[in-house]
Amino acid sequence: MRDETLFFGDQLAAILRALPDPAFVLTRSGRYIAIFGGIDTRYYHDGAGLIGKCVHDVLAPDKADWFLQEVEHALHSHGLHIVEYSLAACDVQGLESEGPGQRLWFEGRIQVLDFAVAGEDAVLWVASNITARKELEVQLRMQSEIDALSGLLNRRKLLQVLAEHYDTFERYGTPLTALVFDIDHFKRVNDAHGHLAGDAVLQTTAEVCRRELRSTDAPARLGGDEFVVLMPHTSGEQAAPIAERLRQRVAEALQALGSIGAGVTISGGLAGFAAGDARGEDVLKRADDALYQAKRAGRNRICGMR
Ligand SMILES: Nc1nc2c(ncn2[C@@H]2O[C@H](COP(=O)(O)OP(=O)(O)OP(=O)(O)O)[C@@H](O)[C@H]2O)c(=O)[nH]1
Repeated sequence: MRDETLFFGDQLAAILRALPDPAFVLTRSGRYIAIFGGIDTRYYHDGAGLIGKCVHDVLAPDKADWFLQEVEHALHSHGLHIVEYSLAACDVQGLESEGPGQRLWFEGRIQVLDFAVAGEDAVLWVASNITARKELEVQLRMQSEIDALSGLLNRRKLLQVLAEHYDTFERYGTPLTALVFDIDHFKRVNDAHGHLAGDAVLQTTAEVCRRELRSTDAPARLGGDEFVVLMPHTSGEQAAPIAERLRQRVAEALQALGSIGAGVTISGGLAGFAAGDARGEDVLKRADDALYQAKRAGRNRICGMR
């Protein structure tokens, strides 16, 4: 191995080539002038084919515009400008095919160069692969928002969504109807068939919610055998037949489970945002009162807002 006999220029070139993350010299007009480093194909594609091209030659128009905008931002700020973005190999024309297959997330660290390159202002754009961190973030967010058993929104996320709808109601008067429902005599299912059978009943109920409702209806499991469906832009009159259909469909799906679901039904209560509500959760209290009425009236029914 050569050491002190290396020319400094060679050493410098070797160091730049060994940079763990690719560093692009990019001009204000979006021309790729040079690329250094990022040679590990587990993390990066070889970007050598981009040199001499413009972002608009190799990227979709909106992505290319975004790159130019961030370069401009860095040039104006004069400091280090940091961005996050995702790219798949198929988004970029001119990359070597060897390299990661999936969509990648990058942190771009953009530093202004204090000399002109090819007659233009330019930046050094270092693109670090942060895909593993992003995937972990997505997984953690899922875990903090989704109920593990049912796959529906959990209480925490439901209350957040409800608060957002309440803000819209307060500002624009946009209606929302909430359905709170639970499974009738669910304790008996657990007692007769065991906890796993009870879990299957909860999962089947969740599946019917996903199938029968609009994705904007945010079905959620509040806990135990209690579920909530938020129906934004929906009056009580419009919500009543939806809730009724859901009641029937859940009973049918549970019936299809055989002995564990035979004769198992749900009861529900409907309520809408009302003038005088101080917070989103007020609607859940009224819907819960209506659910209580449904239980007292003999179960297997929906009460409230008729
Ligand atoms: N299998 C299963 N059971 C659960 C879960 N969470 C709560 N439970 C059970 O759900 C049952 C809820 O029972 P109750 O609240 O008494 O209500 P119910 O038997 O449905 O009676 P009504 O609502 O009055 O018709 C309890 O036995 C809980 O132990 C769960 O995640 N899985």
